[in-house]
Amino acid sequence: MPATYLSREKFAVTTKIATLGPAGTFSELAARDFAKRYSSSDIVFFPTLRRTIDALEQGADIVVVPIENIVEGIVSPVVDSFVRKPLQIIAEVAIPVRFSVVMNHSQPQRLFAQFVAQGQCSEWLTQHAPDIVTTASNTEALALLLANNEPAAALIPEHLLDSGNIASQSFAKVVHDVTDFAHNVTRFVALQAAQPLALPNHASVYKSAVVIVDDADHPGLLLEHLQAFAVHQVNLLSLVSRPTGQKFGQYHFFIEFEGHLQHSRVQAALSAIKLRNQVIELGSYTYSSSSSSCS
Ligand SMILES: O=C(O)C(=O)C[C@]1(C(=O)O)C=C[C@@H](O)C=C1
Repeated sequence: MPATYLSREKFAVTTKIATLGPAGTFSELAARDFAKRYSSSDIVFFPTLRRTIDALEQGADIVVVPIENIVEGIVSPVVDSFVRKPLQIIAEVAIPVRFSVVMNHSQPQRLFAQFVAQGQCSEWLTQHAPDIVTTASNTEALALLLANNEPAAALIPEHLLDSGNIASQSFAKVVHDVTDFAHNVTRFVALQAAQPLALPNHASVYKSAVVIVDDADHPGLLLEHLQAFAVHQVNLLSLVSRPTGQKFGQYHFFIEFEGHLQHSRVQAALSAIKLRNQVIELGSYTYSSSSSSCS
């Protein structure tokens, strides 16, 4: 009997990528950038960061979420999820972030703005904004304005106006580029459910991330852990403390550093830390120092 060959398409697996919506968010830009790695991918939108991350338990293969803004710092719902559930960071991408304000009336009574975006446009908002209504995403801010009959405004991604997605002339007034800093940029990570780590490729430069869990508080805890990285020549890239929510004075430490979790120097540093506290290993992924800044 002659062999039958199935067409390539039959084997094409579609990667389901979840991100913060509705469509048009900076998260969507990051997800599209990440999707280029796959021959076939679907982007699905979720209304909040927490529900986006929970999508990994509802059929999503990967989620793409913001982790740090260059001005506002860490995006806490994302970092806190690393303690809540077993996750693995597999990639990061930095996206330039610029905002405009659109109004349906020259004297708006309220302005819709996403919670992280507010801090990135604080100068303009302090001087000009009426009452601020906080939204879960930037495109939700626009959707609320479009559905509103009263005089209102929304802080929205500049690229929505640039791309012709919505016409500037459909608004009574547009104030372009209200971002505090010209070099504003947000770092996004791609996450999957935790699984065994791929071996490092010797030609690549890696960074890794861990959370040190505050499960055995003692004098000198942070000093000892920092010393372990120093002694084993592991270069730290960021360190953020997040409250455990149990009592004042208890913090988990989210730490990023250069190197792969399989590198011997990294393993030696983490072994020393694990003698005292639990360490959640979040993964190792390729990195170029330029990807962390807006060059
Ligand atoms: O609402 C969006 O457009 C998002 O993608 C979310 C988000 C964030 O939460 O950090 C992403 C980039 C900017 O820093 C502002 C908002």
